[in-house]
Amino acid sequence: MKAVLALADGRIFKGKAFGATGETSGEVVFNTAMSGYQEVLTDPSYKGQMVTMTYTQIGNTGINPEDIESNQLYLSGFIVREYLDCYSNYRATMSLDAYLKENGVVGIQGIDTRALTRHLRDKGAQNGIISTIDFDPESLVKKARAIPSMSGLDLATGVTCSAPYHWTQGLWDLQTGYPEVDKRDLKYKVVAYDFGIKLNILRCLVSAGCDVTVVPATFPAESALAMNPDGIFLSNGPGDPEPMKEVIENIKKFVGKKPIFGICLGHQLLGLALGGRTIKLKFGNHGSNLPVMDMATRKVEITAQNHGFSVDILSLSNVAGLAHENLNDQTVEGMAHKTLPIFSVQHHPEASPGPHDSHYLFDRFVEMMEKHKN
Ligand SMILES: NC(=O)CC[C@H](N)C(=O)O
Repeated sequence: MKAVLALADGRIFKGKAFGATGETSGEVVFNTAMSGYQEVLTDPSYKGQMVTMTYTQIGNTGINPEDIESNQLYLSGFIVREYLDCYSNYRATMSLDAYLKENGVVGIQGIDTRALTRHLRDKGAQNGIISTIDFDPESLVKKARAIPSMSGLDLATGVTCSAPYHWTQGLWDLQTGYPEVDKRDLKYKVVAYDFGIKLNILRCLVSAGCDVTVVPATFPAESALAMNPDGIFLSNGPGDPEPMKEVIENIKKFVGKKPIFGICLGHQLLGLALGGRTIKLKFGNHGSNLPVMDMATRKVEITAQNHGFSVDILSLSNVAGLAHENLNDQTVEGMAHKTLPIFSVQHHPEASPGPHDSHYLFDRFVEMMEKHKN
C-alpha cells in the first residue's frame, strides 16, 4: 500500500505503508541509534513526534515483551528506509509491523531517510504528516502547516501517572531478567517525579540502592517533603518545559531542602526553577552515539540522547555551572549547582537504548544523598 510523508516546508517523500494505516502528524525528528527501536517506540518523550531512524534496516530483531520503556507507544509516526518483516532474535515474540498495527501507529518505509535527515539537519526539525489515504501534496502540506508547533506545548502533564506508586524492579540481567530487589538493599528514599518517566531510569535508581516512590507531575512538594525523602528525582518527558509553570514552582520548593537529580526534561525544568531559561534547538539530539565530556573528570562518555530543547547555561551563571558538554554541538549536557547538592544531565544515563558509560551518575546521586542524609 502507498504512503506519503509531507513536511510543512513542502518537501514530499513517497513510500510504502507499514504498521497501522490512516493519517498521522507530528514534529519530524531523526534518531541515529543503530539498534533499540523498541525502546525508542515506547519512550514517552517522543509524544507528539514522528521519528525517522537513520539506520537503514529496521525490524530485524522483532519485538519482545521485555525491552519496553513504558506500557504504551507514544510517538505518532515511524519512518524507516527498509522494513524487515523476517525477524530473528531468541526473545522476539512478534514482528515490528504487527506491533505498530496492534498499537495504532502509522509507519512509512522505502523512503530516502538519508535525504530526509539531511533536510531536517539543514532546515531544522519541523512538522509533517504521513498519510495512506490522501496523496495530494497540496492538501497534505496544508494539513502539516496547521499542526501546532512543539514550542509552547506542555505534553508532560498529559503522560504522567495518575497516582503515586512504589517501584522495586532492578536492571535486566541475562540470568535473572528483571530482578525484584530486596527492600533491605534499598537505603535511600527517593521521590521520583514522573513527567513521562522511562522505566530504565527507575531500574537504575533501584539497582543503585534507592527506595523509589513515583509521583505524578503535579504532586505537591509539601506532600513529597512530608515523606522525608533523601532525594528528589526529576524525570524525562515530552514537550516544551517552559509552559509547565505549576511544576516549575513546585520544584523551587525542594531547592536548598533536598539533594536533586534531573534527567532531560527534568534537567530543563530544574534550570527554569533555578531562574534560568531554555531554548529550542534547530534539530536537537536523538540517538545513542553522542559524545559528551564530564567537565570535572575530562572523561568522554558516549551517551543516549533525545531532546529538542536545551538549557541556556549563561542564564544561570550565578547559580549553576556547566558540568557536562556535548562534544558534537557544544550544547549544555549537564549542570551542577554552585553551592547546593543539585545536578542534572540533558542526556540519558539509563541508556535504553544505548551504551552504559553514564550509569555512574546514579551512583553520584546516591553519594550525594549519603553525604546529606539527615
Ligand atoms: N527526553 C526528554 O526528556 C526530552 C525533553 C524535552 N521534551 C525535549 O525535547 O528537549
